[in-house]
Amino acid sequence: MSDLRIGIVGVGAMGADHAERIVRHISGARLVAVSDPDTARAEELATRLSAAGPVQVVADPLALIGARDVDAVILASPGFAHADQLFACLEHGKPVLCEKPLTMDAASSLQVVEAEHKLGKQLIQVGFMRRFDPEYAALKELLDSGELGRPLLLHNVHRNKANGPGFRSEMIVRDSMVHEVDVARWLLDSEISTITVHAPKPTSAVPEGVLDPQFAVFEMANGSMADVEVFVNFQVGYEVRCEAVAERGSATIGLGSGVLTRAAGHWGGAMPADFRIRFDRAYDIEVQRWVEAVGRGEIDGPSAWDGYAAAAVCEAGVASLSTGRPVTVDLADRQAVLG
Ligand SMILES: NC(=O)C1=CN([C@@H]2O[C@H](COP(=O)(O)OP(=O)(O)OC[C@H]3O[C@@H](n4cnc5c(N)ncnc54)[C@H](O)[C@@H]3O)[C@@H](O)[C@H]2O)C=CC1
Ligand SMILES: O=C1[C@@H](O)[C@H](O)[C@@H](O)[C@H](O)[C@H]1O
Repeated sequence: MSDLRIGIVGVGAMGADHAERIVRHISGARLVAVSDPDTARAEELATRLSAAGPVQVVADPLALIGARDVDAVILASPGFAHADQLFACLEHGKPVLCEKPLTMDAASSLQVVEAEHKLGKQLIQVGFMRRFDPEYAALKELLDSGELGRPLLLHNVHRNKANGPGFRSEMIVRDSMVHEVDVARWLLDSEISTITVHAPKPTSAVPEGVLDPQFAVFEMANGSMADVEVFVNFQVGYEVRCEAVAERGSATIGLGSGVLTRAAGHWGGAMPADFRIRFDRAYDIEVQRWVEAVGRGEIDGPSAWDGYAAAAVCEAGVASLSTGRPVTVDLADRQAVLG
């Protein structure tokens, strides 16, 4: 079978990372085109990666999506650009791996779900890469095996070293906490019915008005619960942990099992600087499995519905952030939307 010809829209941090991944680690796929309003950035990347085969720079993202020699698309543009670009992928029948968030709000995410459903074919996979991380996947397998009994609680920690001053309080919910929203729905196998987002007195590392860290509680429709601390200016490094508590035991991932050193008066391991290091393997597995699924005319991971459900929870989370009170998630009836 011939290689899947991939075009990437948006080649900032994640888009460039995916481009390198396709060229260096993914089999059965070729990078053929990139598009970014920052054309110098796109040109530089295309030139750097063209040793493996020509990479075209297409100025207009919608032209890349419609191009006849692009079989499938990775959207790594900012979230605000996703809706229009997703509709273009659906219009051209192009399979798309869309970085999270699906779109910026629940209403437009639901429109995307409905438009895809009308086509009668799943073309959209959402980039919730933690589902592909070997540690998260092992935790999911353990919980699903029933060995620990029914899962009751999840405790999550999500810390970033630093984010720019423009990373506002609601972005902490929509861009960062959205990962735990997906993890909780996936591991606990239930929708989130209510979310409460609390914020302590913020760290002095953020500008006035930014609420960082945040602490959220999710009440799941099946009666289980999850909590998460999200702290995006932790200063120290990147740290993601998850502990599941079930009726007959608990299981924890994210403790960092790399090399432990003793040197210069310290004992311990290294902390990754960011998600590209911590979840490197997860992104590789995510993209490889997506490429293979596209070859079969399928998706193999979080769907447009998962992206929509996460957007609905985040919308309620942003509303809760201003009062610290629980907010019920306004989620469409899945059966009514998808039949
Ligand atoms: N799965 C994960 O762990 C992560 C996912 N992301 C997601 O990836 C996406 C991109 O984020 P980053 O790479 O961190 O951002 P970035 O700011 O580093 O890069 C975004 C790129 O998109 C370009 N761009 C701006 N408007 C555009 C448009 N209308 N069409 C096409 N390109 C456009 C910018 O010029 C820039 O090169 C976002 O959806 C973000 O939430 C980001 C970081 C980690
Ligand atoms: O998706 C991501 C970023 O957009 C977000 O800003 C970070 O907080 C997350 O850790 C990372 O995985």
